[in-house]
Amino acid sequence: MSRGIALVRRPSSRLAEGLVTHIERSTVDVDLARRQHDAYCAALADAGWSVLDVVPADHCPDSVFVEDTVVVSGSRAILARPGAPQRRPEVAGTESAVRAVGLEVDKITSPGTLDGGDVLQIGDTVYVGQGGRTNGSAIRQMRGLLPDRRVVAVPLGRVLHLKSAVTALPDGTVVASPGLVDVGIFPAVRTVEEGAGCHVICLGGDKVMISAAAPKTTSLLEDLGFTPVVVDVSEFEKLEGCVTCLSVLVPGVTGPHH
Ligand SMILES: NC(=O)NCCC[C@H](N)C(=O)O
Repeated sequence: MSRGIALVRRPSSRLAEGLVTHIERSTVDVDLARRQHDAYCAALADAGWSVLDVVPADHCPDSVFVEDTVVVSGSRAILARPGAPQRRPEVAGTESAVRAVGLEVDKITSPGTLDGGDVLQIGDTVYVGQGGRTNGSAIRQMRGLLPDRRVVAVPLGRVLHLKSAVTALPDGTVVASPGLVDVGIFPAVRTVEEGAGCHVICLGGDKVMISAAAPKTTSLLEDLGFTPVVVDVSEFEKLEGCVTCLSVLVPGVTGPHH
């Protein structure tokens, strides 16, 4: 029985031209990135997710970071309006995919800008990072689109997205990098030292996906009684990506498969 659909998008051949903001650019091995992406998709499938490809956008170097193009909440898909104008063409392909799986579609509109990487959902609270990519207008629009949820804005420090600095574990606590965001906003914080240690995906049950670049946090997860699913995403981390940005999970929905 599938847990639901995991939307993914194959890396562009132009991946190495992807945006970098808070880190230095380094050489990206696109072939290795493709192999890492295949292994990432296999890990999602092994955890019970039906992996569905969003139509590739080879002309968009950052299109593999599909999380930024949409926010899924229940049966709703809120299409993003990426803060980086050069990423806006990525959204059309995601719109086709979320319509194909039967979600109701809404859109963030100008002057609002929002990247999905800035949206962390924990229970009935939606935390939205406000910073380089997401602005107050989009946060206001999110409140209007999700009237039954508590939408909490989180001003960001020198970090690309909210979920570059904090993500949630299955027990509702968060793993967070204290220097990058005001962790006091979150109710139950576990601070971690490793940069990649604050990016996790709850895959269902006690399975938690984490980067191979966070071995200390991986053993912390084991101590907390979770089952780490470790993936190497080094080539994506070179472009300020992380495990969360390479997929969008749509729980409870079945549809065309990988
Ligand atoms: N949700 C995410 O963490 N997205 C990573 C986006 C990285 C991409 N190079 C960008 O700067 O937009």
